[in-house]
Amino acid sequence: MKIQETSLPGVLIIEPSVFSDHRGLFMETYHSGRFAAHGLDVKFVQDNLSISGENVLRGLHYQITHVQAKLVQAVQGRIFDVAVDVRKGSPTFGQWTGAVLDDESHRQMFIPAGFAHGFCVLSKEARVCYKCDALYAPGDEGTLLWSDPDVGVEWPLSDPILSEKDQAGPRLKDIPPNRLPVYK
Ligand SMILES: Cc1cn([C@H]2C[C@H](O)[C@@H](COP(=O)(O)OP(=O)(O)O[C@H]3O[C@H](C)C(=O)[C@H](O)[C@H]3O)O2)c(=O)[nH]c1=O
Repeated sequence: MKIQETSLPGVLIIEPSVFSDHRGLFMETYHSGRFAAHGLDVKFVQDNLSISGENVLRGLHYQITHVQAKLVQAVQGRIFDVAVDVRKGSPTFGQWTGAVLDDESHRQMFIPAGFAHGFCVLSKEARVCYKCDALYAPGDEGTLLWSDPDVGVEWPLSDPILSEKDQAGPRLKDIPPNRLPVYK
């Protein structure tokens, strides 16, 4: 397993060890000991599966108090995965980073707690599995407008398929401070 830092401190790209043979391949998608050896002392409590068609964009979402660190992987297809620092008081507040995750590189993105997360689908379909270190808290969700010009995410598409919630997401400057996670 190799770990690369990104332009946003805390957000990491993980290149897992992939063992291929004449049958196919095997990879550990998470190993607490290997993560801890790289300083990632995270224990996941929820696994999600998200299946979307081409040009779907889900995000940008976060939980306000029940903040979630995430480990994201495209187990089928190809996505552009994005993290935005929305932690009030963070020195990198409002900054973003993105990476292509797909079923050929098997790369993963680790997103620390308190970041907004979203992705858009670049293949016909994408099956995205991601682990969270805190449980879903329905009333605790926050949304950031995917196209917020102040954040300036360079999405590799222009007219995504969005949920109504995501179409109406607020710009970062319009989110009340009490609706943002706190930088610790
Ligand atoms: C997130 C979540 C949702 N749900 C239910 C709530 C809705 O009835 C339904 C769809 O939820 P939503 O439209 O919020 O799903 P996404 O737009 O994919 O949201 C996710 O998008 C970005 C990419 C994320 O990282 C978050 O995990 C999450 O916000 O699943 C649950 O039951 N448990 C959950 O953990």
